[in-house]
Amino acid sequence: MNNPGFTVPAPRLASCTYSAPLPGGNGLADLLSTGSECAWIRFGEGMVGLGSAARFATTGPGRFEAARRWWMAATAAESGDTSRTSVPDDGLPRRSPLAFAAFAFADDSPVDSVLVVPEFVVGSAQGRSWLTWQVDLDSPCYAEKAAAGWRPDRADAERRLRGLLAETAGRKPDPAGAPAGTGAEAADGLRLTDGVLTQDGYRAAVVRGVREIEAGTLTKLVLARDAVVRSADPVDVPQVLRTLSVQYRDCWTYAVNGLIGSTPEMLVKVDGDVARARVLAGTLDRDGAPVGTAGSDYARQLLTDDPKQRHEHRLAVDSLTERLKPFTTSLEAPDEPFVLELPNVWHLATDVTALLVGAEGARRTGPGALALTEALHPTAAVCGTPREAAAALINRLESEDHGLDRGLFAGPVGWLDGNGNGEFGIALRGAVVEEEHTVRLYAGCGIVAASDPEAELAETHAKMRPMLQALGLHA
Ligand SMILES: C=C(O[C@H]1C=CC=C(C(=O)O)[C@@H]1O)C(=O)O
Repeated sequence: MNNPGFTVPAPRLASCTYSAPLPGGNGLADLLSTGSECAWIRFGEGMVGLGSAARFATTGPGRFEAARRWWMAATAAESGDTSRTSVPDDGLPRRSPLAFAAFAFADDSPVDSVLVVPEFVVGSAQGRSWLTWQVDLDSPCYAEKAAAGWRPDRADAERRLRGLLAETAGRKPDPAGAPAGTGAEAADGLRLTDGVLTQDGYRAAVVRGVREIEAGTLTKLVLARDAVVRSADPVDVPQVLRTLSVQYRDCWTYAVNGLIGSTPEMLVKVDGDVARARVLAGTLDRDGAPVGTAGSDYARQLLTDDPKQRHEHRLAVDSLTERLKPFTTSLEAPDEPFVLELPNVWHLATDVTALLVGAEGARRTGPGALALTEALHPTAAVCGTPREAAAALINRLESEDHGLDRGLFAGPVGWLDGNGNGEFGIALRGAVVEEEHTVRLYAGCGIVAASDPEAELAETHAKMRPMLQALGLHA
């Protein structure tokens, strides 16, 4: 769907936010019940979106701009109406209205990039929790009332939430029919196969990538492959997300429109006048590695002290900082990366912090989260250096040779509010729920001149492990 001028009019969003305990009294991840929810969870905090108030889909090179324009139009009513208490005044984060979003990796992908505006956003941060109710004032349910001056309020929100929770409780998958998620029985009903870019195809693509690098066409290239899990029972998406959010607490567990996963990499987070990123590149499998201090020494030796890994990492950091810099008044990126320890792998990591131009005062005049996301995507952590040559070679080696379209994999995924704040991770360590019984996983690796095809293939296995294990496979 191409939607540059959005022929369907944008909604007229209005919202109300209030402090409230999490419905059900448990953690955020326990709100995931039907698999159609949106989620963004880290260290048990974040947001879950329930129901749908509005949705925008688009494709093509103008997808970020089209989404930005739609979002500005959708939130204009709310931002123009400052008299109401739509923005909470009791110290809660200013996050309404709010949309979850996922963007395709490639400009020419036929897969829809989407903004999803949930009807309810349940949020939790720093020990506090809140609820936001979002409605389209022009929708048939509310148009007449809205014309007479009605706006969403807490009493109506609570009534509507009770109704929505009762509806979704009726649609919850039958726990007796759902895969257990662990143990041999669970694995019995699951089958893992190569995707369209097979493991042999991946080795061959890496060989060709290295050849191009040696010929001097480019310095770094990220090549990905896919794999498919088919399950006898419907895939229990909420259970997969709950498992990921518990096991990969330091990662951002995401769910938007069937794209699910837990990414360790933050493309950009905008909070007021501060932008932050976590750049990763350089990976070491923890499977079979020594534990404890011996493991840290091993990671230091094979990551921090390895010129191949450092080179790969430096290119990724530079690709982000060079593009972020024009939007900032100051930018800090340490010269020395740190080792990020995840349950499946170690990564070389660099945290970047920057002060944004034009963000002072009540309303932002500089770039918001979506504009920065467009400027930064794709970094060399998922594309390569130089960016254009790498994108062209990815297209040749993955798409033309094997028919692999990355779709939403390695694209930006996260959320944005009506004030230009937001968080966009890179959709890694994830999968797309293609239908009830089928999930397609993706993983890629940075290829440089010193890359070995067998080692890169093994690295894709390590990167798929979190999702495979969350699905109940012994990986
Ligand atoms: C492309 C992926 O990882 C990127 C992020 C961290 C480390 C990477 C690496 O060491 O190759 C990749 O650049 C993936 O997980 O599919």
